[in-house]
Parts: sequence; C-alpha cells; structure tokens
Amino acid sequence: MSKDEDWAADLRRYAMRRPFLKEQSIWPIWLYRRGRRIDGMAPGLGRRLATALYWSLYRVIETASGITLPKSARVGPGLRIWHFGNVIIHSDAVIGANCTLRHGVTIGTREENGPVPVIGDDADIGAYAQILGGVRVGNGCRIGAMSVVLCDVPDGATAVGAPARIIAARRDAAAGAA
Ligand SMILES: CC(=O)SCCNC(=O)CCNC(=O)[C@H](O)C(C)(C)COP(=O)(O)OP(=O)(O)OC[C@H]1O[C@@H](n2cnc3c(N)ncnc32)[C@H](O)[C@@H]1OP(=O)(O)O
Ligand SMILES: N[C@@H](CO)C(=O)O
Repeated sequence: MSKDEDWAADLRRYAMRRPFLKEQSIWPIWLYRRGRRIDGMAPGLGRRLATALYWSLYRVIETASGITLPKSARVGPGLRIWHFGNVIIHSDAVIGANCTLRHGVTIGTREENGPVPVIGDDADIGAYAQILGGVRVGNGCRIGAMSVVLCDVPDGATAVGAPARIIAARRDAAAGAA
C-alpha cells in the first residue's frame, strides 16, 4: 500500500516518539485510517479478510480507548484527540483537517436519525463539548469546554456555554461599535 498522507499528518499532530505507547487516543485514529483504506480496496477475498480484521479490532480499540470513530465518518488529515475517553463521533459526521478534540466530545445528532454536524478545518474543541444536529462549525473555530453547540459557528469564532453563544463575533461587533 502506498503511504497514507492523512495518517502521516495525524502522527505529526502527536509530535512524540512512540505515541502508541503513550496515548491510546491514537489507536482509533490509526484504525480509522486503515478502515478507510480497506473500503478503497478492490472487492475480493483480501478486502473481506481485511474488513473482518477491522471489525474485530474496532470494538477492542473502542473499548480500550473510549473513543468511537467509525470509518464511515469523514475526517481530514491531522486529527488530534487529547486524553482518554467518551469521544463519540457519529458515523455520518464530517470533520476537516487539523482538528483537535478532547475527552468527552460528542459530534452527533439532536434526535435519532437527525442531521449531523459538519466541522471545518483547524477547529479546536474543548473537553466535554457537545456539537449536535445539522450545524456547521466553521474553519478555525474554538468551542469551549462543556459547551453545547446547537447553532452554526462562523469561521474563526469562539462558542461557549450551554446552549453555546458566539463570543468572538460579539467582540467583533463591540469593536466595530467603539
Ligand atoms: C488536562 C487538561 O488540561 S485537558 C484540557 C481541557 N481544556 C479545554 O478543554 C480548553 C477549552 N477552552 C475553553 O473552554 C476556553 O475557555 C476558551 C477557548 C473558550 C477561551 O476562549 P477565549 O476567547 O479566550 O475566552 P475568554 O477566556 O476571554 O472568556 C470569554 C467569555 O467566555 C466565557 N467562557 C470561557 N470559556 C467558557 C466555557 N468553556 N464555558 C462557558 N463560558 C466560557 C468566559 O467566562 C467569558 O465570559 P464573559 O465575557 O461573560 O465574562
Ligand atoms: N495540551 C492539552 C492539555 O492537557 C490540551 O490542549 O488539551
């Protein structure tokens, strides 16, 4: 198999020697990238065997890391997940390049079978933030710890609170009014 550039970018975000021994959050990211590549294989025995191995590892790694990252989600290169556990990413979620998640983050629906978030590039999402429904979190956004994001967050903005309010946009408006 050729080099996986997305995985290489993930590894760069971990920026340490032997990250597999130091941070279990890298295990589901590794499996996610492998799973995406398996889905791209030509149909046949090799793909069937690889898929069976993928699913065998999936529940083990999900349980050991506390991170649910299905291969059907779309995640750009350079994903970084800080710390352990309770990270749940919906199977239809979209996450851009170079995003940072922390423990406790949910990216999912507001109701069963509802729409799911689309997160842009370079998003920085604080611990236990919940991003729910068909919202768009723009490029370069920051989401505060424990926030519940139920609305779109414009590019570069910061959202905090439950439900989340946009504080960076408020500041821009205040600066313009001064
Ligand atoms: C082991 C570990 O360390 S794990 C690391 C865990 N850390 C995280 O997850 C970091 C997440 N970061 C945050 O939540 C930060 O507070 C940020 C990124 C939202 C801060 O953004 P800033 O633009 O610097 O905001 P600033 O600190 O100036 O606060 C602005 C307002 O937002 C409020 N605010 C900041 N963070 C939050 C939050 N998480 N939830 C609710 N309100 C918040 C502040 O109280 C302040 O309110 P006010 O204007 O009414 O006084
Ligand atoms: N550097 C870490 C703190 O442990 C983070 O950003 O979550």
